[in-house]
Amino acid sequence: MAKYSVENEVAVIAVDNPPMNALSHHVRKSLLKYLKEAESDEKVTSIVLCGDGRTFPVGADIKEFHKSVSKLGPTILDIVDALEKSKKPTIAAIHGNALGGGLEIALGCHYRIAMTNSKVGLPEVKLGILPGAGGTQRLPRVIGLDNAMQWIAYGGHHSAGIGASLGLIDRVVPQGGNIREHAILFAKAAVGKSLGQRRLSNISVPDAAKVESLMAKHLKEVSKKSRGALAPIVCLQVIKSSALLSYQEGLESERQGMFTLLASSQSRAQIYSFFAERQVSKWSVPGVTNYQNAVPMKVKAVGVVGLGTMGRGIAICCLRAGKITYVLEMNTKAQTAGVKYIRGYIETMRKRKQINDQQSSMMNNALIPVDNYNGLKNVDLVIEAVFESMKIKKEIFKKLEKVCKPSAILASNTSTLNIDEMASVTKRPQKVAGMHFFAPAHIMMLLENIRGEKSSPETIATIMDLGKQMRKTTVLVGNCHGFVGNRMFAYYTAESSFLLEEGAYPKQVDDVLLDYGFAMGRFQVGDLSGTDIGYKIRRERGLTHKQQPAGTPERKRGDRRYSPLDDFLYEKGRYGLKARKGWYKYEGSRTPIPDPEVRKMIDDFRKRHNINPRHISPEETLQRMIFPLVNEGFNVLDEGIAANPWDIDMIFQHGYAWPRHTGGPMYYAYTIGLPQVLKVIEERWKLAGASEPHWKPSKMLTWLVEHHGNPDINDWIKLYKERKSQPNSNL
Ligand SMILES: CCCCCCC[C@H](O)CC(=O)SCCNC(=O)CCNC(=O)[C@H](O)C(C)(C)COP(=O)([O-])OP(=O)([O-])OC[C@H]1O[C@@H](n2cnc3c(N)ncnc32)[C@H](O)[C@@H]1OP(=O)([O-])[O-]
Repeated sequence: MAKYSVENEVAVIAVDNPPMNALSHHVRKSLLKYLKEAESDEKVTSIVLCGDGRTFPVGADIKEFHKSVSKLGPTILDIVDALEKSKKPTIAAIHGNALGGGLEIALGCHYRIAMTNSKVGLPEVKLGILPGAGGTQRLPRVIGLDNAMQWIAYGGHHSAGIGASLGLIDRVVPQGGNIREHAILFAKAAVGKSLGQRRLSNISVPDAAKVESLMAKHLKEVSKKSRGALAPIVCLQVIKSSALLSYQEGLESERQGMFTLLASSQSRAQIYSFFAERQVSKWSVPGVTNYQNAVPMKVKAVGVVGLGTMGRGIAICCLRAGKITYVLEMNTKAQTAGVKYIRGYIETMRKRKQINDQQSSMMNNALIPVDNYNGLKNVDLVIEAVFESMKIKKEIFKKLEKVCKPSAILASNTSTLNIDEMASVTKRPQKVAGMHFFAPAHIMMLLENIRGEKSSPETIATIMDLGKQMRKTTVLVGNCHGFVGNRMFAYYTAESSFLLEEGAYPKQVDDVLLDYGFAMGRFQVGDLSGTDIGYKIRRERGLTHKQQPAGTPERKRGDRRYSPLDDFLYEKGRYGLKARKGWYKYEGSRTPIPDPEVRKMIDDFRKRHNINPRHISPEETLQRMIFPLVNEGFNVLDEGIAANPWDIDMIFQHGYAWPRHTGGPMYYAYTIGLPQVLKVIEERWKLAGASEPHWKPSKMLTWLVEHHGNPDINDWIKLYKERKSQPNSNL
């Protein structure tokens, strides 16, 4: 809805649709009604459009997309047109965010004023669509093609100050000012002035002559940064029309582009991702607790044990969240290096204006290096971030148990190990949990929080709340080897090596993954993170080639297929990018170059094992990499380790850089169709047999396909649980 009032001859129309003033159908109807009323009221001389509550409208109502209501008139474009055509000056008064359709209606206004801390932008591309209410045609006319291409194809949010410097915002209202009062004064002053050039559809694009070179520049950039995504490319093509065609023709091109994108599976996947991102914070442990009833503990001081790569990143996350952060590292050299890194990073953030001087000095003061466990006696929560060894972690937990106050939560940043086993050496298993950060911890958006068997509701609520304070996509999962992410990902990695054994080379596999939309292939990622990391984890589990007793078949561990190629690579000193050689070689840059030495290693291996290499198609490569991971995803859901398919998808998008336009592995399976996915898995299972149990079709996937075909992803859990809870169910 909207509210209407007339103050001092100025009509004020305030959108009132909490929480974000989205432009839902009922809002659009009432906006147009009040605009007409203001237009026809002779006592009104000008019109102010604003948002009630938290913000100016943040765009179309995303829940309406792909539903018939989105097509019901009036459209947002009808409102934009009415504002622009108005004979009385129209002023957008922006506080909070003016995004998407919200900014488009502001662009329809003759003037825009904004609070200094407000943000503006056209982020539709992140939903796999484009600004569909004239934004692709009006924005370049104000801020120029180059800037408009940048804003629209990447979908960033920009400060009011930047908007003002580009001519988009006519006045910035300082902090503490009342935007509504300022807008009314501004509106009064605008009465009687010519509106011709204030109607953006009347003016031309300033840098139109550079259209071809700008197009080439931005196309090159988006195809690198948003590989495989359709929306950025369509956005650029449609913006190009603003420079070459009339406004009306440009609008037609926008309409066509929007239809193409709305019909694509990518926009559905990205809209799913938008809601999934918000859904994961509404966590629940069925029958125990949930986000609504559990109360988090107040955490003022955090301890971080270990100042390696992970510990440093975690400490930065804690400092950014405003916590007093004690960092424990007993090795003096490692402590000096770690603290130097953290302080250096704080300084970089300050120089990049991500934090101001005051925040920088607060963070520096809040960082407290300690060199013995007693230094952690006052913290409310500890995150242990040492090497992945159960023996070492247990020793640390025993020490923490002794020194930390009884109310403190003890968390581990383990990426694979059993949280309950760590909890068992303490007297407070209800206060133990996992907080699995992804490297680099201060950059990656994901936090995979693990609830132990005995973790209390307060402990769970506290680690979830801390993730939120760190502004991470925080997903709650159950305890098992590798939890959700690494448990599933293990099969993706294993299959990639099996593909090498059978006939592929690293670049061939990586190229398929790049085409799918990953920014880097599996072998490039292996080189970037270091081949020594996986090796040390396999060594800890007694799996590496060198640890096997004489006579152990090279390609088996117990009764399971195993590829020792990764071990051979490590043993040759090919530790990845840092050694300038890994799966690829690197000659003075980070560009991976296929290396004949690696090829020879693979060829020799095949010869030794009498493997006749065969051509492996891109389709088979993709299925072999992704489907076992999806199959395991269904096992994870069946066991309740993940509560919902979107929890898994968010873990992969934010922890493993899974391309957003596919929605994540589970949503991708749904897009392809579960029956098709199951068919491939069943065929592979027949070929591979018991030594590759990751191809054994999941019970849940099989049941869903047999009984429902390809049910809506939102219904998977409900359908399956209903059946599973029946007394005669054999699931
Ligand atoms: C036929 C087609 C016609 C085409 C016309 C095209 C028009 C136009 O070009 C298209 C658009 O505008 S596309 C839109 C372009 N605009 C965008 O993409 C902006 C999308 N929004 C955002 O990016 C963030 O919400 C903000 C940064 C605004 C605030 O962040 P924050 O403070 O962390 O808050 P938060 O936690 O994020 O949200 C709180 C609650 O509000 C909910 N909700 C929010 N926006 C919604 C919406 N537009 N809608 C519905 N709901 C929306 C959100 O789900 C959540 O609900 P929950 O039930 O409580 O979970």
